[in-house]
Amino acid sequence: MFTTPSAICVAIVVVAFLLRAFHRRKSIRYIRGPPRFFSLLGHDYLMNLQEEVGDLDFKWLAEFGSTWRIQGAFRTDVIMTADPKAIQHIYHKSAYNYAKKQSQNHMSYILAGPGIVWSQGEDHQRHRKIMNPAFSAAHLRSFLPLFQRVTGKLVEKWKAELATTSEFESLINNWISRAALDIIGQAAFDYDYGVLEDAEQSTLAKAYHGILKDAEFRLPGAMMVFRAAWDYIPVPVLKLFQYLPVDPFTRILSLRRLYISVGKQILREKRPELDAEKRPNSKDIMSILIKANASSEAKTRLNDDELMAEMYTLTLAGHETTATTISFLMYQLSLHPEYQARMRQEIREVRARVSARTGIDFTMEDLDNLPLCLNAIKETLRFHPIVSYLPRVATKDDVLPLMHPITSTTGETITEIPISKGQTIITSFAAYNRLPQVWGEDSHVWNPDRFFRIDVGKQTNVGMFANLMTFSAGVRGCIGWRFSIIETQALVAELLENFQFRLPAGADPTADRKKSELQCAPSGAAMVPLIRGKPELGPSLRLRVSLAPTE
Ligand code: HEM
Repeated sequence: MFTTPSAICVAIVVVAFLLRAFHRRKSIRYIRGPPRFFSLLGHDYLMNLQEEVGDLDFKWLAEFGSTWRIQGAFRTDVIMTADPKAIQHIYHKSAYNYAKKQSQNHMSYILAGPGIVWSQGEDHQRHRKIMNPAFSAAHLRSFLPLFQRVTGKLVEKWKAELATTSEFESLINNWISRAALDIIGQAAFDYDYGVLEDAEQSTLAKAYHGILKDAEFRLPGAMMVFRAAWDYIPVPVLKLFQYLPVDPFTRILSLRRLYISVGKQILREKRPELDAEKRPNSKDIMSILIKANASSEAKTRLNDDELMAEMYTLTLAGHETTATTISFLMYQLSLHPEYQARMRQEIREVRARVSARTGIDFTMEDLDNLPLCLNAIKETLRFHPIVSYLPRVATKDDVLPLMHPITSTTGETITEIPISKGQTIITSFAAYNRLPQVWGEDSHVWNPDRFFRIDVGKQTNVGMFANLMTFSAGVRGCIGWRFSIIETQALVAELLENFQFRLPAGADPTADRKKSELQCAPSGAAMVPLIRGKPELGPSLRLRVSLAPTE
């Protein structure tokens, strides 16, 4: 299938090895790590083949401490860390001095174009400055009625299913994903995908799902080598690759073109009205963004291609991430029915107070007054980080401080690591989120009550929410984290108040996770729920849904 890329690949591999010979860095071989692995891709190959995301991270964490060395593509030495001080240094203190890898970043360009995710350094600051106003806490809270309206539709759909049966079994991730897509369309650019009503209705939705399937999922080895080689190719040449007449590039390009044509139409419709201040109350993210853009200095403005890339990026970044997290939460509640019952009780108590004041919907304050629900959301984000790791490359020589010293290959204690320009450091979000020193000795157990005993304010400050790394951190941390949390709070309260979730028929809740139906599979750096042994079905998380028991 990848004959042209394979041929290019061979040439690139040769060049990559030659280039590496000229770019010798300080050796980091004194850092302990897993034995060398005979593959052009090094341990990247093994990480892509993990049965469950984090299997290797947790093994290496237990064996070497919170920082270790692995072998990257083309026999490079890569540092992998889950150390809080190292993470704080890379993501907070060094700002843009640890940049994205070219290969990783270029995939963002192919998928979404010249938007915020692809931009780097000062250019990224420009994108972020224009986008920030749309992500203020106050503005995001104004989306609550939208979140509740769409969730209400989902509740009606499930109640209709339950009119003729006491329970149904379903891929609930598909349902929640449809609700989340409708939400992001309306919140981001006032566009109704309408997929909750009809999954096949929207051309954009179909285009979007097609692209996602092509992005990362279980790439063949040749394609992985081809991608890894992108780190060694000049960017102008890389940009031409998207025009290669082979799949998946042709598919991605044609789908992106379709998206751009719809995006242009949305921009055309929005701009004259906003410029003329005819719709001063437009609240969607694009409207706020267009206004911020118009009122900023000419040199910091985003052009139309960049605006359209943001529109598409918001759909890509803000939909499946939240939907999958909510699905994992429902899965954990099916494994922990007693916690599910406690949450429902808590929701019903607040509902009683809402009814007493003759209200209909929960307010933001009501939702913030559900500590059991909030803790379950935090614990699920900790346990199932949708992005499980991120690589960064040092743009200059540096010294990486460690909070938890490690032991070198010769038995010395290491408290800091000299870093050469060009050194790749992978942060394992999965491993950081399970560090026993931060989360307790039971860090490998899903237990939301830990957030009652842990004071995250006393921890080394790293993550954006609950000090987790799930939304990354610092100047490039997730801009939509608060959007996602409010959306999750709204959905979880409505769904649990109305429905009960259970494991699929025949599933044993006490069985070893590795033998259960749900596989948390790696797809690049992302975590995807699959039905074990059936990857061809794509992202799937099956549960039983029935009406919630009355009090
Ligand atoms: C559970 C839900 C979510 C998770 C786990 C998540 C995770 C992340 C992570 C790890 C990054 C950093 C990626 C990198 O540096 O390469 C990121 C960036 C980003 N996220 Fe999220 N995200 C979520 C929801 C959202 C939502 C709802 C939106 C929008 C409404 C959003 C928009 C973005 C954008 C635009 C970026 C790029 C930020 C930048 O480069 O400055 N995300 N997200």
